[in-house]
Amino acid sequence: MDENYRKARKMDPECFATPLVPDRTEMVNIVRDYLLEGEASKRKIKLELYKLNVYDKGSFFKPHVDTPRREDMFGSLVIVFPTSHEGGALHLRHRGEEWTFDSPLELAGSRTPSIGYVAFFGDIEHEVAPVISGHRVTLTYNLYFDDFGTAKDSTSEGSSYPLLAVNDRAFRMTLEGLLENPEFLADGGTLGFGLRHIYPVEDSEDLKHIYGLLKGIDATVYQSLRALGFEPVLYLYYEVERIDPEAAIIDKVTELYDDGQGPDIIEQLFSRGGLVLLLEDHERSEGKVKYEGMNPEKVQWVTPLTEFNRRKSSYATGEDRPFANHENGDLCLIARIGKAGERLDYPTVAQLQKERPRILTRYWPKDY
Ligand SMILES: O=C(O)CCC(=O)C(=O)O
Ligand SMILES: [Fe+2]
Repeated sequence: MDENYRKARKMDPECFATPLVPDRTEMVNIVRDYLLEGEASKRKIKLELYKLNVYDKGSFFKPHVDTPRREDMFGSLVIVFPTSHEGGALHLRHRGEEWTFDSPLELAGSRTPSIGYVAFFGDIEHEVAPVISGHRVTLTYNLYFDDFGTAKDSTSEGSSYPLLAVNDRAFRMTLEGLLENPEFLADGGTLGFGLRHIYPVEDSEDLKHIYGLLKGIDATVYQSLRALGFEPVLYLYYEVERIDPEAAIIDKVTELYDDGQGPDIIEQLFSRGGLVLLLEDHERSEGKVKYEGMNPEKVQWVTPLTEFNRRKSSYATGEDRPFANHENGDLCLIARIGKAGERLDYPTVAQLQKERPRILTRYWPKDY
């Protein structure tokens, strides 16, 4: 073994047995739901035990990416046993960003001995810092797609994760930190999150059934905002390109129609309870004035919109244009945040509905 690169003892899976089979625990679901998104998170995954590693004082593993063992291998899982040790933090790097997982530190607060686990994609560089004292014992697994059958949906069965995903805590702490910063959204504002997973938007007229189905990072964002006292709301986001792009959000599934003049999607969504959004372009153009009567809302996208949950709203385009057309609504999560110092003083959905302008005063683009 090249001790400049790696100094640790390792054992191949033929040489030992472990009662720990992550495939049979919630761990496999957590790994799938947090690491993968969209169609990929619906695929079944398989974990193949790769090695047992023992690091004693002075042992380390220099920065590297794991060699894919097969074409369908997409990442690795590392399980760290609760053997007492200092040092040996796992550093993960990607595109100039770094994450550190120091298992004994992370688990310092847990009363029962707990294992730490980290899953990452194949393109993540990682490194084990030298162990200072004690023994660091890990199992590594290769992550594969297993295309014989689709993944069992953990959340649809109503099971909650018995395992703590560190991401939850990390996300909540970051969010709390931001909200305490008076420069962050100083005057309050609206945060938007694109969803990373696929949900059955088609199944009902409103989106209420989806809250309980949120999984992985989507659930983390939703639960963290709720835990901090906010009222995150699911909406379908529609954007249409007219003279300028225009956008609106609505919290239910709705059909659209074309009156023969070209459908005014934004107007239709608004008249059904939707909210008009103020886009970047509007601030520069005259849109700001033109939207005034509609109380337009400006959304700051924290995570970009995704197209995983496109809801097609079809409409007939009239006799002269016999083809049915459609607009796409993309599912997203919206959270309204109060100004610095009064973060929890934000407009709720009930207040927004009450303050809705009674009359639609819109001059654009009709009178453009
Ligand atoms: O032991 C660890 O934490 C990581 C081991 C590793 O990176 C590997 O075996 O490729
Ligand atoms: Fe590795």
